[in-house]
Amino acid sequence: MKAGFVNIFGKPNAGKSTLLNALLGEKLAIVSPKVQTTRHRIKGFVTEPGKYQIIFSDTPGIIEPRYKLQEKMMQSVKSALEDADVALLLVDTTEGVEENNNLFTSLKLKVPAIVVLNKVDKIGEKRITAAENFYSQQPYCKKLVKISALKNDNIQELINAILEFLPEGEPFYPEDDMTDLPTKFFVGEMVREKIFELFGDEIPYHTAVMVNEFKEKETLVKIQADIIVQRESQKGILLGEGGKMIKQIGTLARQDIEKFLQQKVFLQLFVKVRPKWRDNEMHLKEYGY
Ligand SMILES: Nc1nc2c(ncn2[C@@H]2O[C@H](COP(=O)(O)OP(=O)(O)OP(=O)(O)O)[C@@H](O)[C@H]2O)c(=O)[nH]1
Repeated sequence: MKAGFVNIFGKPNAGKSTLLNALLGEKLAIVSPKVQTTRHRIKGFVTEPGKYQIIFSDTPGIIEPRYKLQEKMMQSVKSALEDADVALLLVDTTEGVEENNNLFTSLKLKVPAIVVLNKVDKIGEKRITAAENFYSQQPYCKKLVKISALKNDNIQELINAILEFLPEGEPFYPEDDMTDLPTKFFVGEMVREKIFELFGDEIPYHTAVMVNEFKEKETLVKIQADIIVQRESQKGILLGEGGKMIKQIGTLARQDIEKFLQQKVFLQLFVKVRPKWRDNEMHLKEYGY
């Protein structure tokens, strides 16, 4: 039996969340075409009873710490570096190699790294081969795998490659578990995902979602969540004319949550203004960052 920890690194938009979803076969990490959607480390387990348990962590995109929230993200990137058996260095292969190479080199990895060329469905064989030749020559690259996280291509090959580096050991988590995060967390993320989908660039970055109530009743699950914004004007935008927008967020999020929980859901959303929550340590803690 093999068991161990694998962390997924990559620039924002490299496809970390998509890969995690492909590995787990379920919608655990939220996926959005906008950058920096992943704020938390999401752990997902892939278990083959009697053979292996791989514990994957998604890390926030690697970015400059421009304000406290981003600083926290970089801290979690670094702490993730230190506690894994294997690192996956995820590459958006449609991009040039230089920036990724600088980034991967600067990580000064002590754990073995597998370079994962992602999005190979988007480019031709020539460019894939060029990237392959380049990365496989780098000192941090112990192995290279080409995948399409979106199309689920070569995911088993990636798991096999990971197993080459994974230590022998007993499972850390029960074999049926898929994640160590509470259901409440995913519910909050699904609401946040809808805000990403419905609004332009500005609003989502000023938003946090806090699930206050999660009650399983006989016929349905009752959920109450607050959407936290920084300014009254943002509240106005989220509510929309006559509450039109918040209603839409609620409807779309509820549909996803019902699919996820396989149960009927009553979802109640409130928008609350908390000035400067992003820079305020106490609030960051309160909201789980
Ligand atoms: N064509 C193609 N698109 C992909 C692939 N993997 C991810 N994408 C797309 O790339 C975008 C970013 O994917 P995410 O999984 O959200 O990226 P991420 O690295 O988690 O991003 P952050 O959360 O911002 O760090 C999404 O629009 C995905 O659909 C792939 O293999 N092929």
